[in-house]
Amino acid sequence: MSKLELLPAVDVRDGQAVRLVHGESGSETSYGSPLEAALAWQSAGAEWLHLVDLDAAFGTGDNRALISEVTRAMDIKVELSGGIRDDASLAAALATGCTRVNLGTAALETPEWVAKVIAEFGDKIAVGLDVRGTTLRGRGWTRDGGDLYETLERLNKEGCARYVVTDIAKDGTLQGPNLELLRNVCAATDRPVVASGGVSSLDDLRAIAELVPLGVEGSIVGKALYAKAFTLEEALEAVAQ
Ligand SMILES: O=C(O)c1ccccc1NCC(=O)[C@H](O)[C@H](O)COP(=O)(O)O
Repeated sequence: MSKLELLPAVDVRDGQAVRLVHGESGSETSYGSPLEAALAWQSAGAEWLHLVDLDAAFGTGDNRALISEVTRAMDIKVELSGGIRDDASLAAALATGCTRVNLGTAALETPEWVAKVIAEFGDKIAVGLDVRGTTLRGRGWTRDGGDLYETLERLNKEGCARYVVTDIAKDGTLQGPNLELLRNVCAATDRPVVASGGVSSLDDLRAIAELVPLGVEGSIVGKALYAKAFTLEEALEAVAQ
C-alpha cells in the first residue's frame, strides 16, 4: 500500500502566511513570512508544499511575485491554488515551475475553458472541490457553484487527473477531517483525491491514511502545524508505511 502524501499549507494574504477559519476573509491569524514557513516545512522533510494566493482567490489583489519567489525557492513539489481562472493566470502559475495547479472557481464558472486546459496540461491540473454539504463554492468560497457529484461526473468525463476535496465547514477549525465526504468522493471517481481541511491530530492523519486504498492520495495540513498540535516530522512518521 502506498503511503499518504502530506502537503503542508502556506496560505498567503497581503504578503503574510495566514490561516483562516472556514476560509472566511477577515478571520486571519498571521504566521509571518510565507518563505520562512515554506522553507521550514521543506527542512522538516516535506515532499510537497500547498501554496495558496488568498488575495487572488478573494479578488482582493494578488501575491503573484511572492508566490513565484516561494515556489522558485523550493526543491520540493509545489501545488499552487487561488485565483487561477484564465489563460494568463494559468500561464503565470505554471511559469513559476510549480508541479501542479488547483482550479476552483473556473471549474464552476468556465467549464469549457477547464475542459480545454485539462486536455492540454493533463496532470498539471487538479480541480479543487470546495464544498458546504454537497454544494460547491467558488470565488474564495463565497458563492455557490452547483452540485458536487454532478460536477465530479462532468470532470471525470473530461479527464480531470486529480481532485482536492475541502469541507469548508472543517477548514481551519481543527475539528477533524470529513472522512465520510472523502469516502463518498472516492466512490464517485477513480482519480486520486487529496484531502483538505480540519486535520487536528496525528490520529486524524492515520484515519485519512486508512482511505489510501479507496483513492485518497494525500492530505493538506495547515492550522494544526501552525498551532503546533504536532510537528511535520511527527506527521510524516505517523503516515510512513
Ligand atoms: O485554496 C483556495 O483556493 C482557498 C480559497 C479561499 C479560502 C481558502 C482556500 N484554501 C485553504 C486551504 O487550502 C487550506 O490551506 C487547507 O484547506 C488547510 O486547512 P486546515 O488544515 O484546516 O488549516
